[in-house]
Amino acid sequence: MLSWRPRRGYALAVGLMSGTSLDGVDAAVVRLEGEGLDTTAQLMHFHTRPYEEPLQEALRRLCDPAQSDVQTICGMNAWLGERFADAVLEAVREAGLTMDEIDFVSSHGQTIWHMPEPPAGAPYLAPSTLQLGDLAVIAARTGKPTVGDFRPADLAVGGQGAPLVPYGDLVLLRHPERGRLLQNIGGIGNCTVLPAGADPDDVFGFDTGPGNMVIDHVVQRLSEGKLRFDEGGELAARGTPDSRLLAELLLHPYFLQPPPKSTGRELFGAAYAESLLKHAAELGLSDADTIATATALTARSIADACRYLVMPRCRIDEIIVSGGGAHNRTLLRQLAELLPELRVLSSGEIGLDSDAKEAVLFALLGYHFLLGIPNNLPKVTGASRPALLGKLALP
Ligand SMILES: Nc1ncnc2c1ncn2[C@@H]1O[C@H](COP(=O)(O)OP(=O)(O)OP(=O)(O)O)[C@@H](O)[C@H]1O
Ligand SMILES: CC(=O)N[C@H]1[C@@H]2OC[C@@H](O2)[C@@H](O)[C@@H]1O[C@H](C)C(=O)O
Repeated sequence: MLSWRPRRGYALAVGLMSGTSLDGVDAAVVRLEGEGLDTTAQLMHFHTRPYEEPLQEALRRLCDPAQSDVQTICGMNAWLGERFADAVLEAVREAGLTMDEIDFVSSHGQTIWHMPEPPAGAPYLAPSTLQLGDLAVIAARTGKPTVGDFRPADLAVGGQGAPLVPYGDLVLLRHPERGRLLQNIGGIGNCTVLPAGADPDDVFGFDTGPGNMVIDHVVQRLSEGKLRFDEGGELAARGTPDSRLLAELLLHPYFLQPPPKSTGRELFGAAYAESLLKHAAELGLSDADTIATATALTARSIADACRYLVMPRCRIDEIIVSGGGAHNRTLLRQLAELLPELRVLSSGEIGLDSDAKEAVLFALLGYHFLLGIPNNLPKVTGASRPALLGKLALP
């Protein structure tokens, strides 16, 4: 249907990522060139626009069915579009470019609900997912074609609608000789498995469970709102994970469920973190031990997924960490201890900045959408066929 081609042989795009940790919107100015598996993406500038605390709180309420309402969902959808457009304009200015030089914007949107499997027996519900940040608003404010809303097309052909990043990982980060496990640790943890010399049929991936979501909640509650997260993992480093609580937390059925699978705040949000806090209090754990246990939960769930769901299927030589969790030194130390046979690297060490990675990959998803190249991986999401993920708004 679309006959778009980059006007100069390459395209300049702004990729936007606003993830499940609800900490802000990331904007990557990216130069894209080539097609299919030969596409290259070069990061030119990375900009983060943090969400202020009242906005974070409003978004947390929006993600909670007990506190959310349709008026707020409707209004915030357009309002977030304005905020995302501001992030685009700021990123392009900081990059020393003008908007005339930019070809398109590609936005993930703010997930407020993700329901690949609606509750059994509930009437009128279909597999679905909802990302806010109106594409028409972004297109109008930036004056650029704007691609987004990637997930529904995968759900519509029977997929989970997540994770989508493995597609970009395959294009940009496959290695001819080394088996790679790419582990993003954002609000949720998600992994991509790239066997050595991977082609699309070999790649798989899934959400491993909580990334920083539970740690953040525990830190915020124990600090009575003074801290947003455990900077560098320093608080966790002062404590010792409690093996009884950890064993109990790991009983959650999600962890050993076979892929394809995806999750979010619906399973590992406030209710889950509050039950962790309650059990920690019953066991008389110190704040430091409680935070160390929440951190160990993320490390163990990632390491167990690697050992029991990935390694039996594929040789892995290195694990490459990205997302905000890559800054948590305690988490990385625990992970390295749990997987001593693997090299643990950060995404930056293989050439794609850890913090910018997802925004770059969403620019790539938008680029392939515009080129008409199916940009889902059925083996990852469980979709019945390749599909063209994305919707387009024109200015
Ligand atoms: N310096 C740091 N030390 C420790 N943790 C950090 C640091 N910086 C960021 N983080 C953690 O990373 C989180 C943000 O990660 P990121 O931006 O990758 O998530 P996201 O993109 O919103 O989530 P997702 O990828 O699940 O959609 C913060 O909430 C915090 O917990
Ligand atoms: C529905 C949704 O927004 N899912 C996110 C979330 O954050 C991490 C993990 O859960 C992953 O499934 C996904 O994001 C990344 C970008 C993805 O689709 O690959």
